[in-house]
Amino acid sequence: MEAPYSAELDLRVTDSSLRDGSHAHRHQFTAENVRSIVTALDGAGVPVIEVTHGDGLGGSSFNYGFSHTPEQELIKTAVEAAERAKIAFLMLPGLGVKDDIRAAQANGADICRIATHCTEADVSEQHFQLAREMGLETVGFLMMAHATTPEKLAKQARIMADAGCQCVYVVDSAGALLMDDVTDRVSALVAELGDDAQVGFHGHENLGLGVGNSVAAVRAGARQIDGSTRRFGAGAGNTPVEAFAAVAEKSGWRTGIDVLKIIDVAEDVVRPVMDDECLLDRMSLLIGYAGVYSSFLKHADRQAERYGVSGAEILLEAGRRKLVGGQEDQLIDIAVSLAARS
Ligand SMILES: C[C@H](O)CC(=O)C(=O)O
Ligand SMILES: [Mn+2]
Repeated sequence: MEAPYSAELDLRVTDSSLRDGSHAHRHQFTAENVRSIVTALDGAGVPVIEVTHGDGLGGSSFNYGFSHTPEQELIKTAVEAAERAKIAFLMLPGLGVKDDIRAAQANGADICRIATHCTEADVSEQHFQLAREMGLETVGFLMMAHATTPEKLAKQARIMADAGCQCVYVVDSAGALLMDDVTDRVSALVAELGDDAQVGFHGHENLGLGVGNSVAAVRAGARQIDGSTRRFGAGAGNTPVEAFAAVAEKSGWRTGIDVLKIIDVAEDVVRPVMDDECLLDRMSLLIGYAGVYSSFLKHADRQAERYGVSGAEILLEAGRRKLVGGQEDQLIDIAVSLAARS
């Protein structure tokens, strides 16, 4: 498949600070936050910037947390602020609906990213078809990729590609994959998809492997890599764009990102917007260790406080129950059970 971006780049990096970082910011991004971060990332040469509620279009809800500013307004602001970068949005079928995709395109977004659990790719088919008909570039997210085998993941990627997805991502939502696990999964997708679609990788830092895993993904054939500047994402955050850009440059891979500029953007523009650093502390590490969805971190913190129980115990039990995105309410159930036992 022809690269959907300039042939001068070896890799295309998407910055997810304004989408995955939404989880860490309790979905409270303002238009001003978006304007300042997009302007800075764009100026540093980041080619794609993702902007949406942390759980995608339609994510603003009681279950996931309400947005400060409607996501379509944030997308519009991002499009106005970007001179060169493309603006991407995320949607999870069921949370977002087709009209949300139409609205995002009307607001100027170019790239439609559709996410499903790693075994549920078939729910994305109609959305990929629509997005392609509308002339949007398409990306597919197979979330919680540690929870299935490379072979099964590749079959799910095939479903997305056949529906019109131009790049299928191995999404390490829990930050639970080790480097060989990434190599195996990316290689399986590359072998399955051939020239039909590219392969991407989205990492989280919960085991401290975001950059290493992204390097493993590139070596295995991934051509699109996600990160978040200053790791601004769920759990311990995402692969830091500034570190990955530096490693890519030293490896001779052209990303189009100016390393010195993005290092300044991380410190001077993104950090001031963050509530706190995204830390590899006890809770985040347990997320990676137990294989829990990274965005459960803030929900688990909240229920631990509300019911006076251990957040670490909530996460460990969430891992035992193999909870998936959308089951945030189960964290309340776990907290209630822990409280009853104490
Ligand atoms: C909706 C999720 O937050 C998508 C994501 O970034 C992940 O699974 O990781
Ligand atoms: Mn993520």
